[in-house]
Amino acid sequence: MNPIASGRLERLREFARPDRVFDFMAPAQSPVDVRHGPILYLEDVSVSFDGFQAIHRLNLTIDDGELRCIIGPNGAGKTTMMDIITGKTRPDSGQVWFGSRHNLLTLDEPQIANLGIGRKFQKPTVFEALDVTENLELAMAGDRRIWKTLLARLDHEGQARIDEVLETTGLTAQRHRPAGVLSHGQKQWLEIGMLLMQRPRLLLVDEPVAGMTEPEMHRTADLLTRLAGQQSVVVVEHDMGFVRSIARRVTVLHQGSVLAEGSMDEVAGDPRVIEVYLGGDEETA
Ligand SMILES: Nc1ncnc2c1ncn2[C@@H]1O[C@H](COP(=O)(O)OP(=O)(O)OP(=O)(O)O)[C@@H](O)[C@H]1O
Repeated sequence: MNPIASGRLERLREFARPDRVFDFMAPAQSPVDVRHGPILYLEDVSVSFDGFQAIHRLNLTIDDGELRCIIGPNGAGKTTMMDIITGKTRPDSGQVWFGSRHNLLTLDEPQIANLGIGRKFQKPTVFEALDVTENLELAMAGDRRIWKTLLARLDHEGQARIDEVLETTGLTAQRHRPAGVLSHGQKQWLEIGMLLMQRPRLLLVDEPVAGMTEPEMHRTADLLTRLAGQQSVVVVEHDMGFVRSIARRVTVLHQGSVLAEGSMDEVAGDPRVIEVYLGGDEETA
């Protein structure tokens, strides 16, 4: 083996130790049944932490292929809601369904990820020492025993998927660069690309444009709007300019419940939303 290939193999082995667990690694299946309703359905969900009710009788419905923005003041329950959907937090009461077949409250985090719910946290968690393509290889769907996945020769389909995701995320020119030298925006797109490798049905994206430059924000808006349709996308974001640029339907959370829902113009003009969140200047909310 030539020295470059051997070095690459070593680095992959290092990241592919069987004892390491990656929450993004679960392969997606798509048995979710949306023929008779939404892809995500939360009904009357409540959860308290030490007597403090973080989520209070929350109802939320996301349609298949929809792009939904969730906004709301600090402490409104946005993160807790994502935690409930992904199985990190168990609600005290209520129902959470993925399509009409999967009761998410009966499943643990890996099982929920397996069904095709991908979550992108605010801070990028790419593997900086690996190049862009290697990061995507790591996230490749199909085999949960990642070290085996990594060491196996990429089949034609896998290679085509990597090319497709590089194209989608605008990272084709960066494919051989170490992730550590990418800009903040490029790292965020790479992490979204890593989720896409699993062909998720639902993407939960937490504050995607925090810390981004204006041009990076535009590209992120373009990326997320393109992803919707092929998968459902739920975006939690505080930057109202960004939300306005991508939003079709916006849900406003307040004190763990839905305060308002509708188009950006509808919620931005709602006096209750203005009072608790947007204030006089929505751009600085
Ligand atoms: N594990 C926990 N234990 C105790 N309280 C918690 C826990 N998780 C969340 N909370 C509380 O629940 C409330 C909702 O928090 P959450 O993080 O979901 O809000 P958020 O809308 O995501 O806020 P932000 O916009 O600041 O991220 C907050 O008051 C928070 O302090």
